[in-house]
Amino acid sequence: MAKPKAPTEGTPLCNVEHIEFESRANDIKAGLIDTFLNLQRIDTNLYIARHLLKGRHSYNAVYGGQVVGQSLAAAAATVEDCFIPHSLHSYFIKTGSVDKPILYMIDRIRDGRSFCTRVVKAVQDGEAIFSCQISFHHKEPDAIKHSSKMPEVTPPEQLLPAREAALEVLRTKEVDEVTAGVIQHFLKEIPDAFERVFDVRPVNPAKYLLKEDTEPMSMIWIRARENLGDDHRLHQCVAAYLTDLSMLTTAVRPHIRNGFIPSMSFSLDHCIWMHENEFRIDDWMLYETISSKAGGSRAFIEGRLWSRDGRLIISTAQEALVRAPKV
Ligand SMILES: CCCCCCCCCCCCCCCC(=O)SCCNC(=O)CCNC(=O)[C@H](O)C(C)(C)COP(=O)(O)OP(=O)(O)OC[C@H]1O[C@@H](n2cnc3c(N)ncnc32)[C@H](O)[C@@H]1OP(=O)(O)O
Repeated sequence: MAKPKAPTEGTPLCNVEHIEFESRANDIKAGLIDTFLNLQRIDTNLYIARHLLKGRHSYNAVYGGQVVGQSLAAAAATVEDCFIPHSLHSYFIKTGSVDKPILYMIDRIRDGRSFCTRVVKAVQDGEAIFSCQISFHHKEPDAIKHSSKMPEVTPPEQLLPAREAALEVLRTKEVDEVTAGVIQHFLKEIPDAFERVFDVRPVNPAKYLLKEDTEPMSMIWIRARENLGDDHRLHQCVAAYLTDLSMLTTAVRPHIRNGFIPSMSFSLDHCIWMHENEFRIDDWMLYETISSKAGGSRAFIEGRLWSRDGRLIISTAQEALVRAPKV
């Protein structure tokens, strides 16, 4: 594993200079390094992040995956290089604002010989917005070994980026009014910065874009648009960041087709198991998500992130809050 870069030493706390991936503008790799690896060290076990990406264009709420990725980066900065992250369990406690920096407070719960455990609390205005426990493992040889098989799907080169696929559906296919309205709303909601940095290609655009009746499941190819270099930590943080992307929508999408518009929807908790640590998020990865249960205003979603060469890299699980308008 590449040696972690030392976090930069203190600059003023309250000066939010950069929003979204605008730091070192137009340089995707530098923007992602600033977002995830260049957290500023304020004190021992205390880091601050200023690069905050909106989840949805019309809200100032911080995207959940960003807090997950930055917590991972902050925790990783407190363990020896030989320890690699293997699991993360988290709760989204309060909506974060993109207009303020986030403080990451690390509790070094235990340093074992094989495993290290960290608790991370993310704070804005003195209040916890997110809390997680992350475990790191010293690499060990295989004892038992098996793996599920990656689904056989259309390769990304034969698919359109999500926005183009959506415009194509709107332009050339027969789309009912509700579906067209939802697609247009969705297109407006994707933050510009996100599209500059990542290429997302739905495997089945007609289902992804609600054109066809659909199960609560989704498959997207995804990658960073530029070479991100060889520091595995950056690839891990960016992958963790992306795992929150399509879980909530996987659960909600089939119901939207039937006329349901949520009045409130948020990720509530998020779990990641990183089975392998050597992969590239600037090469295509397949993110497969499925929701096996929804009820009581909560939906449960599981995900699998595959490398292009068919390795199961990450498994995820999440509960999301999905509320209907009050009557
Ligand atoms: C085509 C191309 C594709 C390409 C593709 C690109 C995708 C481009 C990125 C997308 C990305 C998306 C995916 C983001 C997914 C996350 O990122 S979500 C963000 C992370 N999660 C969060 O921030 C959640 C944080 N947690 C919380 O905010 C709190 O824990 C909770 C969940 C609100 C619960 O707190 P609580 O204090 O118990 O709150 P509660 O009493 O339930 O009331 C909260 C409010 O709900 C209101 N409420 C209650 N019932 C209802 C109801 N039925 N309806 C409405 N409001 C209600 C209450 O009145 C109350 O309002 P206020 O009084 O505060 O004004």
